[in-house]
Amino acid sequence: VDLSTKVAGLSLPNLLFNASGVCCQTEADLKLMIESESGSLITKSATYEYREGNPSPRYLPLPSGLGSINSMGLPNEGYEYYLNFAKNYDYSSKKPLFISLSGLSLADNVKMCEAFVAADLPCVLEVNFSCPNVPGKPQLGYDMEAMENALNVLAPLIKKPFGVKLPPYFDIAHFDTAAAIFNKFDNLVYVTCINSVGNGLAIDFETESALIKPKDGFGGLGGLMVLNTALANVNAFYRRLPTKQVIGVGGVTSGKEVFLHVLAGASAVQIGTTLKEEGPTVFARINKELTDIMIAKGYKSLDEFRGKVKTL
Ligand SMILES: O=C(O)c1[nH]c(=O)[nH]c(=O)c1I
Repeated sequence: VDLSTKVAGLSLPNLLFNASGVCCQTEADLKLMIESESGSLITKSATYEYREGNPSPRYLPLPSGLGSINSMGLPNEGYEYYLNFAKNYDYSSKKPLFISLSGLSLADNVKMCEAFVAADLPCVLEVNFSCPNVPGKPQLGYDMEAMENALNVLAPLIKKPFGVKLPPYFDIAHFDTAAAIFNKFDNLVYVTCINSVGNGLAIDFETESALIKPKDGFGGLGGLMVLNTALANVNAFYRRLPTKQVIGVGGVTSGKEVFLHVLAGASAVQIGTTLKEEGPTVFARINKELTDIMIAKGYKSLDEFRGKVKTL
């Protein structure tokens, strides 16, 4: 069976890659991604300057085994590190490169985009509208007017095809409003749904304490528990953005959830919590599981069932 796919005009040998933030902050992390069986890789969201991020413990798998909580606080090497990585990347390799940018201000996003546009590299830019864990900074993804204003500035500046990373939405009116904004920008060619479900709280029963240190224990939720919210966001935007693509992320622990993401409309699928817990061998495992599922169901390619979720 054929697991290959195309996103933003680039060919991926298979549809799986890392969720931004996991296994992608340093060159050592990114090398592991390059050597893995992933079909692509995306860098940790970059800010203009280097950031240490929030105090630890700031990421933990949940005792329930159903997911994870994180309040990393945008730790990253600073955008020039990732620009340099992108300049040295081997674009003749099978794996396309995605670059995530998450400026602390529109001005910072403009400066970072200008630098990448000037470098004129084959990598695809993804603007993260949904970084949830920088204290005092409301995430853009929930401010529709600010999101449109940012796109009015960034889309013309980037010129080439680019994507945005979105928080989960939970109200049909928000899907409608957000999609209407995205449909105004032709070179916004994909959306990545979902970022973590913001500001959950994990409390330890024995110690009666929050699990993570930052923000009184409040942090973004990931893993199996967010699967159904992720599938809804993938399908909501798949239905509302007919000329664009959706990258699905959220709740992938096996080939089964990847299959569901593609049924919901995903062109590619990212793995976060399960990659963090299992390591990059997860891509070989899940590619095999998806292959077995497609054989069992009689599908030869992803196109045969992408977006074909039935309704009753
Ligand atoms: O806290 C983080 O660094 C972080 N954590 C997330 O769960 N999503 C994000 O987009 C980011 I920028």
